[in-house]
Amino acid sequence: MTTTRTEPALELSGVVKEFRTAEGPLRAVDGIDLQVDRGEVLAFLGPNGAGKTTSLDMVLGLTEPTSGSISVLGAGPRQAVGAGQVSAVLQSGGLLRDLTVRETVQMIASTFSHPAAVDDVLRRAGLEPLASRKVSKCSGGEQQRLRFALSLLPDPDLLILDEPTAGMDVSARREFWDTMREDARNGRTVIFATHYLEEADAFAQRIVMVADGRVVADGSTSEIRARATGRTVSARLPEGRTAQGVERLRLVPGVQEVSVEGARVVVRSGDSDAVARALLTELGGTDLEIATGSLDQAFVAITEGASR
Ligand SMILES: Nc1ncnc2c1ncn2[C@@H]1O[C@H](COP(=O)(O)OP(=O)(O)OP(=O)(O)O)[C@@H](O)[C@H]1O
Repeated sequence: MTTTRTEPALELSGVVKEFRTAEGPLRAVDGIDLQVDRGEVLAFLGPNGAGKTTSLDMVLGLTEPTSGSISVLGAGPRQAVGAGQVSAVLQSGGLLRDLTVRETVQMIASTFSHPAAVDDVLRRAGLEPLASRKVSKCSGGEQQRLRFALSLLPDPDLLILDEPTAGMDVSARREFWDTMREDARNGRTVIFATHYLEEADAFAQRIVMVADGRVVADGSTSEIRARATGRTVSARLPEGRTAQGVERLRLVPGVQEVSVEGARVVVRSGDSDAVARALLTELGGTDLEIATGSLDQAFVAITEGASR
């Protein structure tokens, strides 16, 4: 990995991609601006057809934007791929069924001028026990790990992963992300598209949510959660003071909803501090709890909001 240069790992400016279809032009990507710094781990999250794969294909130089520009490590996508600075694990991709896992890695390694060591790559992808197995005998998840191993061969600065853990079971998925975490600590930039919210939550520092070809949210995992749902503040109120408390809480700035659940009053608000203050200092509340919404709720709220 070369990490001496100071350009961002990736920069997209006003990127648009239109496909010609029988029904007329289809805008798969509708003006994406995005800057990703070196060493960032970013999840690209969005519903089916949001434009994730099309965007990543353009970053890899597999297809050209209709308009706008893309810079990868300060160069054009094809140049960066050609120089081995960026590589990818795609959703699917041809593997030769009659070769073994090790032969596959060796064969692709021979196409690079300075490949990483074959044994090292096999170890990092968790493929050592399967090295002599034929590709045709590997499960879908194992083949996906092999694609991941191949993507590590050029020792890229930027790694693009389009649903990298599709088909892997829970433990393979965990091993995969452990390897990726180690790589990111060593300065590799990782951009991955996923449908698994928990993966974005557990692994990415930053989430870019796309819907209908546009970026609809961009921030840290906790910012995205808070943005969509606000926080929920709840507390126990003294007996007989619930109705009065509910009336008062409805007047606190930022409050979206107040409800009563058993002995607790539950408040959804964009300003949890103000609610907590009112509960503790004015209303005699005890046993206070503050929670953020789940990433699932955020995802639904943001993408539905965007398509409205
Ligand atoms: N080659 C193509 N020709 C015409 N339309 C296309 C082409 N490739 C993609 N599309 C359309 O562009 C839109 C975006 O597709 P894309 O594959 O980028 O979405 P995605 O976010 O990756 O979805 P998924 O999560 O299902 O993989 C979709 O409506 C898709 O049907």
